[in-house]
Amino acid sequence: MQGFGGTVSNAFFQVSIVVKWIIDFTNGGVIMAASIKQQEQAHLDNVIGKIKVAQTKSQERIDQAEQDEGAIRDNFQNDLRLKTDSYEGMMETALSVRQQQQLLSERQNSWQHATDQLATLQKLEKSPYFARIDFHETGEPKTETIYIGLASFSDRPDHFLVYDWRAPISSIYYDGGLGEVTYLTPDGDQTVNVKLKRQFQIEDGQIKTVFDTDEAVGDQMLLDALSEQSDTKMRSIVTTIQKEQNQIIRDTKSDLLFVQGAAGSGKTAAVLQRVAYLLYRYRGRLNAGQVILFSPNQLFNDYIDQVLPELGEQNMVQMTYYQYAGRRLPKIQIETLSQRFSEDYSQAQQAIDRLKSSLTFFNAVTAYTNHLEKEDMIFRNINFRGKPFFSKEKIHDIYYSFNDNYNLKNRIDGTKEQLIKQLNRRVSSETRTKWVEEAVQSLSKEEMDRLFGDEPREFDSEEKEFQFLARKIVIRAFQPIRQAVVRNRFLSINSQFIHMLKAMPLIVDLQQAGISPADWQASVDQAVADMKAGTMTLSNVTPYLYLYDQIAGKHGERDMRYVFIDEIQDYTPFQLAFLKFSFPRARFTLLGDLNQAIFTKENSKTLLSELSTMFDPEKTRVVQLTQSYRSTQQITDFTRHILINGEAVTAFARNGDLPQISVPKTVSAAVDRLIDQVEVNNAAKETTAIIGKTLSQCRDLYEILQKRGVAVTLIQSENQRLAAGVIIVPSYLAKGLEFDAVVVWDASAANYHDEGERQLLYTICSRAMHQLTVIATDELSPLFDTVPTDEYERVD
Ligand SMILES: Nc1ncnc2c1ncn2[C@@H]1O[C@H](COP(=O)(O)OP(=O)(O)OP(=O)(O)O)[C@@H](O)[C@H]1O
Repeated sequence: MQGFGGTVSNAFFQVSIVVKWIIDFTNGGVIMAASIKQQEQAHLDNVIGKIKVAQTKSQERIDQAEQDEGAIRDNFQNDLRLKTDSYEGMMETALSVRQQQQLLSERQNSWQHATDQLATLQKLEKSPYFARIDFHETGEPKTETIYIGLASFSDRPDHFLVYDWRAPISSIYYDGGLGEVTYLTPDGDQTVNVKLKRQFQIEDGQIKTVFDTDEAVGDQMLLDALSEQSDTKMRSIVTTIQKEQNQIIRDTKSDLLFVQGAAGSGKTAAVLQRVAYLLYRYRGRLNAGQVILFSPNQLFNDYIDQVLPELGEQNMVQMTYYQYAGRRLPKIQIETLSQRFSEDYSQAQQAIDRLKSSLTFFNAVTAYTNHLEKEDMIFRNINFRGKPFFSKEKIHDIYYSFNDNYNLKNRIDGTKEQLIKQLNRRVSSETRTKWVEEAVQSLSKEEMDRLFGDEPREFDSEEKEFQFLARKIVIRAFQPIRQAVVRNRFLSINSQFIHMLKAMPLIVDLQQAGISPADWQASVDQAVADMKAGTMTLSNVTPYLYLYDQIAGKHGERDMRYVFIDEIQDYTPFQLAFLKFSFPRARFTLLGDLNQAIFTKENSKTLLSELSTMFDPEKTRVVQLTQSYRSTQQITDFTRHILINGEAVTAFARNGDLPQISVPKTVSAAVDRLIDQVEVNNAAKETTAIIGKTLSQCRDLYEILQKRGVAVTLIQSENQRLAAGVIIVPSYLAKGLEFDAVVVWDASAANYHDEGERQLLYTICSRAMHQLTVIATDELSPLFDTVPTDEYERVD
């Protein structure tokens, strides 16, 4: 900490001193500190001045492009004469249209470019940067100074006044303190000696605070960032990215990057910055449409959709797994999250569900599809005028007529080709049938005109004319057949799926999976009944899609380059294997907290080991985030004790009130307590989420509060928007979200008693940033017994 006196070794202590010196104008160190602030303000003013000049230039370019576009359009209208009487004339017209289009598209590109640039400059003008680094590169004569901000800004070629936070050099800001720091450049590792790290808080062009630090990102800055109130939208964390998060953001080597992080450890935040980083790093080669994020629910999508635009990037494709599967099965009603959550499965159903979720089952489906290369493929007739046109037997014969080495894709392609050929061959013979003859005879004039189209109507004989029209009619009538072939309508995916389920006892060891033949048979019968009713359970959906893709020869979306999956603990190994199959050329970033597995529960532990078998270990990287940034120390301590043998969680030193537990005797007393707490939170301007276990419990509470005149919004479905003010939300929709204050509603023994609900309770409580209140009636859930009594306050 040169220039600030002293060799105090504790980094946090040093930061505090520096902050104090800069702010405290009566202190002896003032003159230097204050002059630093003045110098920095002068530099800032200079940069902002240049940003304004650049803005004017961008605006001029925009105006120019708009003017040019107008002029091109005018010219085009005045000059264009359509010459269609000769071939040359037509060519000339086409060329001139094309030329104009090219000119227009050039202007549009230049307009777009200037508009994007202006938007960036407008952002930069208010707060051009947040950090300064002075460093010395070995072999270079001088120490260099760089400033880091949301985007790069240069006033002339290669003269950068601000470096983008994603530029290789910016990494040294996040990765280390003072002294030797190594960062990755496109040419390999580069080491520099960092002399100074200075952080700024700038608002509207004015430096509010400036402090030097010898840490990666000073605690003070982070503390300030974290003390802000929650919002219905997540914000970017570029100014305070932590070292471990930076590792995640900048990883470009791993095929599988697995991030295990405690609740609130910034997994989601880091991953959104990672998307922004990748879009910057691979600019021109990667676009936002080649990145997909699977998120836990639609509410969460809504919550995070501002982060990338704030960073000047477009949002990636965002979807829940449910939407992804549902989109492909529009005619089937898939079991919803809410249904799945409220379902109480029997032991036998649980065992079956477990098997269907496993990699073993994925491999079994693969084995079954391999078997289909030899036999057992089920086909449907393609009918025409009520009779089989291509019978299923015929299709079967074609399908199995190919060489042994044909795989399913070759077979289906070959079969389609053959069927289309045969269809074409049948046109002539069909023209001689009675229905065609009748159809030709009963053609109206308009219909005939339509059939002739632009073609000449001179025929040598009536017979020829008849032939012509008959062919046209037959081709038109065969169109649905052609479509049925192209669209694989001759496959019978439903029957095939049931056939597969029936065949499973021959492929997997049911006994080992703890499933009796009778229970398995019952589950197959249920699947048949569901299908007849047009519904499907979540556990059947993915095997169904995988089977379909295999037999239809689909091998996934090859264009997708990066797949992000948040809340990975709620996915089954089967689903993950399917996603890997569906995005064969993508790199995967998986984020999860094995402590928060609320759907898959105990399965989550095996998830990691199953995952490791799916990816090359050489290209797999596991990063652990243990520090929780969301909650105060008190809340983090409380929540982590709900877990038994939970993954490591450490609190970030930020103080707040102890969580409160209230256990009134009656429901009405509990409601009184709830209303009191909501009023306290409202008065403190803290947004409150009341989290109930199930939707129906939330509905009941909502009605009670309505009657009592309390203003609340009930979030019932994932398609709703998060509202400001007090909300009531069922637990499974609160995933991934955070609120200033959380009230856990009805945490009584009657409601939460099963060991399997521990993770759910942890997830609910860990949504709180500053205030946590637990309300139960009659008797508190025994799941809180593991929390030491000095970590909460009893308010009865
Ligand atoms: N480096 C950071 N600087 C500032 N804020 C941060 C940082 N890292 C995380 N946060 C904040 O901490 C909170 C929790 O982060 P986030 O939601 O990403 O955690 P998570 O690991 O996805 O949590 P969960 O698994 O519980 O959903 C957010 O408000 C986020 O902005």
